Amino acid sequence: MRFNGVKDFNHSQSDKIGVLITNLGTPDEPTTPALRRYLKEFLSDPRVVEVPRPIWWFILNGIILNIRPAKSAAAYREVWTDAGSPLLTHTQDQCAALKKYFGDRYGDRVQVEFAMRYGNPSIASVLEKLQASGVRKLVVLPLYPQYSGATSASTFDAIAADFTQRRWLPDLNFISHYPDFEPYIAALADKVRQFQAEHGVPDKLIFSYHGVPKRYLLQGDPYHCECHKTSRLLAEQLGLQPDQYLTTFQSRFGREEWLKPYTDETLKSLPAKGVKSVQVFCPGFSSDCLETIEEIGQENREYFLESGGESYAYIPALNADPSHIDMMVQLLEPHLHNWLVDDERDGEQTQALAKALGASR
Ligand SMILES: C=CC1=C(C)c2cc3[nH]c(cc4nc(cc5[nH]c(cc1n2)c(C)c5CCC(=O)O)C(CCC(=O)O)=C4C)c(C)c3C=C
Ligand SMILES: [Fe+2]
Ligand SMILES: [Fe+2]
Repeated sequence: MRFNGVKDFNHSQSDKIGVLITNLGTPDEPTTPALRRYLKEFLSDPRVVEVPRPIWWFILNGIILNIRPAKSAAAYREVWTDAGSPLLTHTQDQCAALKKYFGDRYGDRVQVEFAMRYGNPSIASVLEKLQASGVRKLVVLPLYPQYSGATSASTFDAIAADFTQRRWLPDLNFISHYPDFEPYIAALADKVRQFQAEHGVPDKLIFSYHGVPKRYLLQGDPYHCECHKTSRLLAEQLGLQPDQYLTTFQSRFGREEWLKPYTDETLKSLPAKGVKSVQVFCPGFSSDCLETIEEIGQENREYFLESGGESYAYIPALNADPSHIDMMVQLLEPHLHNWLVDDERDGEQTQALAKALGASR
């Protein structure tokens, strides 16, 4: 068979609507072999590393996959909990909360699942599960608020690649970004306010986003602008003056120039400029993960304090906070609403047709 179909398809099964949230993905366990597997899949994605394939193949397989997995596994062990990788457990919690909300409201007409772009559960396996449960209309929400080819488009690639193998495609809505969505900004602002109500206001608030190579910006990737847009709107909601906050970029990988200013260099330089207390918040990360807990929570704390800083705090991500779930619901529900209305109209038409046919017999 050339295309994958639905075996033993039940023709009287009612159509369902699928909600799929996705995130980057994480290794299965914090070990060197699991990291090698995960990094190989992740770093082989041409959306992530835009280097000519033959050159990159040698760098990746000859150098990176021999050195990085052990180092990364040690870092992951620092953040791993009894329940697993924080990125996975937060995403599971987000999915459970959305299942509860949509289940209470729409019953089994709406099926909610999560998938990971790299690692497990894979996008292909979850799309298979959704189709088998009768999903014919699908809304996908990658939990990357700011669009980048490296993340949002890469997620779309994985869905499209699966669809090239599939006989029966669903209607598809893909939410490619939401950097200025009002409920998102409001949820971020509430998180900062709540944190500061408990811990006080610092000299400087740092909004740190995952970086990408500067080359991607120069080639038209809107990520950099969208990060600045989120920061500006968040600062407005918080009533901050321009000198009270900074936007920086973290998690550099490789030797080329990435988006600047770099979070680590900024934190090292601030104490000499009289900034003795900072709070760091990462609006682009929907869930706490290695890059926030270890890199921002631990590594960058040391840089700041060793450089003469006195007080450093990391403000956690939105994770499965009710305000974050509510924000996702507000992003998703308009899509579902249109389809639910369509379904009802279809149902009424079918009933009317059946009635008319019955009357004419
Ligand atoms: C060229 C490399 C990378 C690009 C480009 C990149 C973009 C990018 N990544 C995220 C979100 C996350 N990245 C995470 C980990 C991570 N990122 C890279 C490299 C690039 N990311 C690596 C090699 C790793 C693995 C960790 C390591 O070995 O240091 C994570 C955390 C995953 C976890 O399991 O906790 C997230 C989240 C975004 C949003 C982004 C571009 C916009
Ligand atoms: Fe990354
Ligand atoms: Fe990192």
